Amino acid sequence: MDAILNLRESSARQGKKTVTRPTQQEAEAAVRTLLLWAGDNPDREGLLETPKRVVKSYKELFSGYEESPEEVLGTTFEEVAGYADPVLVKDINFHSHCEHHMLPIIGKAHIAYLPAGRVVGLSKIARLVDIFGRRLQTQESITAQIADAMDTILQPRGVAVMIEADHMCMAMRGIRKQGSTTITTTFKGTYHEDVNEQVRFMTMVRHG
Ligand SMILES: Nc1nc2c(ncn2[C@@H]2O[C@H](COP(=O)(O)OP(=O)(O)OP(=O)(O)O)[C@@H](O)[C@H]2O)c(=O)[nH]1
Ligand SMILES: [Zn+2]
Repeated sequence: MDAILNLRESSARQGKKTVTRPTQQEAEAAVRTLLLWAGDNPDREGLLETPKRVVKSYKELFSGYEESPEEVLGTTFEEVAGYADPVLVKDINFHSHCEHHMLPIIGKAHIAYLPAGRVVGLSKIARLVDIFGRRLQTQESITAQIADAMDTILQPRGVAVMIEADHMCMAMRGIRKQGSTTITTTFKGTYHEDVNEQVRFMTMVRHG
């Protein structure tokens, strides 16, 4: 139960329940200010509709604040054949934005769990990645949030999450290093306790 509360609190901290949204007009005015800050003229023809487009695209890019992991993972079904080995969904492509620079994080998630009687629809695991991806994130927090949600809501015997991602804030600006990849992992339950399960997870991720 504590874990469920923590999950809700972390959603609230991410702005889900606590922030007051500006009006669309105010958001568009903020984009206009950034266009001026970039050194361009927001009144030239090509930029006239840009504030409106940016605000609309933010609705989509950050739609994860409106969505609930509990709802997505809420529907499970009984595994009648008694399958209790790992279920791994790998190479789930996702986009997110770093909370430091609001620049894209582009990567892949690999998510495994050890069912305890009930299984979840595979697409729901990919949907979970998008819910957390469509928020402002660090790679560490998106990894931990996916693992916490799987663990708390599904209550499996174990969960393993690996994320491999490129950070545009490191490629396009600042240190300007293209091609570096960051890898993060979180293990829960049996995966946390048993190194052999971690090795099996890594082997399945790398070699199918
Ligand atoms: N740990 C972690 N760091 C991240 C992530 N995304 C971006 N960062 C880092 O966040 C740090 C922010 O550092 P600051 O010194 O506050 O900001 P900055 O001056 O823009 O830093 P530089 O990127 O080094 O120019 C940078 O080192 C980024 O590389 C992430 O997902 N996880
Ligand atoms: Zn960044």
